[in-house]
Amino acid sequence: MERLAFTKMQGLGNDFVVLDGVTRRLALAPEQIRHLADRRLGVGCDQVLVVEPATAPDADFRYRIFNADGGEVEHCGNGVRCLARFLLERGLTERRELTLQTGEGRAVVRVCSDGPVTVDMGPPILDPARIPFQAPAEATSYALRVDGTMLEIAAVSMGNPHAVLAVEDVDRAPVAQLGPSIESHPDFPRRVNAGFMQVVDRGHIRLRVFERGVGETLACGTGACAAVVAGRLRGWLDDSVAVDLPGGRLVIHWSGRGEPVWMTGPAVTVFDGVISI
Ligand SMILES: N[C@H](CCC[C@H](N)C(=O)O)C(=O)O
Repeated sequence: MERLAFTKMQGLGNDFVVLDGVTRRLALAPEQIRHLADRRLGVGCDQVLVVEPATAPDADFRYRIFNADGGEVEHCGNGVRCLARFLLERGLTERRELTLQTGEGRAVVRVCSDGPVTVDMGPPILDPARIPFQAPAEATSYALRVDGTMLEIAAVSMGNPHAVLAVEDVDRAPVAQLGPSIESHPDFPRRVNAGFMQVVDRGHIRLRVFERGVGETLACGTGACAAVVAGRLRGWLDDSVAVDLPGGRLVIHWSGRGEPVWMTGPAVTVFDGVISI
């Protein structure tokens, strides 16, 4: 057993155990990630985030994301905001604007002095082969058979895969019933996050997300980006959209194909701790 220092953080209730892999290299096994994420036996979180020295010349730091099920994934929007604040508060940087490298992607994060954090999340990926999603060609919506029912979804990657379903009322959306079946649908070979989006007007949506590897969370940053991209491509939304999730509001801006998606929202440090693992 070793003693591991961590910081508990959250972005609109999407919560994280954040680890400093810069001062000392960390190599955690999936069962150790699951233990950290366990809300009774460990610390409890939706994702474990590890920040490390960058390996790419254009990045300041690299970060790795692990879902509560122990699986490593490509991106985390709420998490990248929390990481930028973590780096500043731990004295690992003095810069308020940072380029964070994640998988193949980059996020440029700006920590505002009065609280909110803005992120250039990069452009969405719409090519099915890169999402990845099994479809003959790119489209603004796809028919997907789930539990014997044909659903109309959008498929968008922000580095991580998202299926977005439009619903009349998110409060009555079948998140628990359909979320697991969409998450593990065979047409998404790496599984998928399932977003349930209610369009309120052209500048406002409500959203719930059944996250890959976690289940329903209070907020999903990449899910909010993917939902706005999906809605804008369908002609339902303008460039700037307020996204109300169960945990609170994100503001997303996307001016169209090839352009980056911008996300603004909070990042909160809850407590520091040490756990034997
Ligand atoms: N569950 C996601 C990772 C975390 C995304 C979410 N917490 C966010 O804020 O973007 C996935 O498997 O792709």
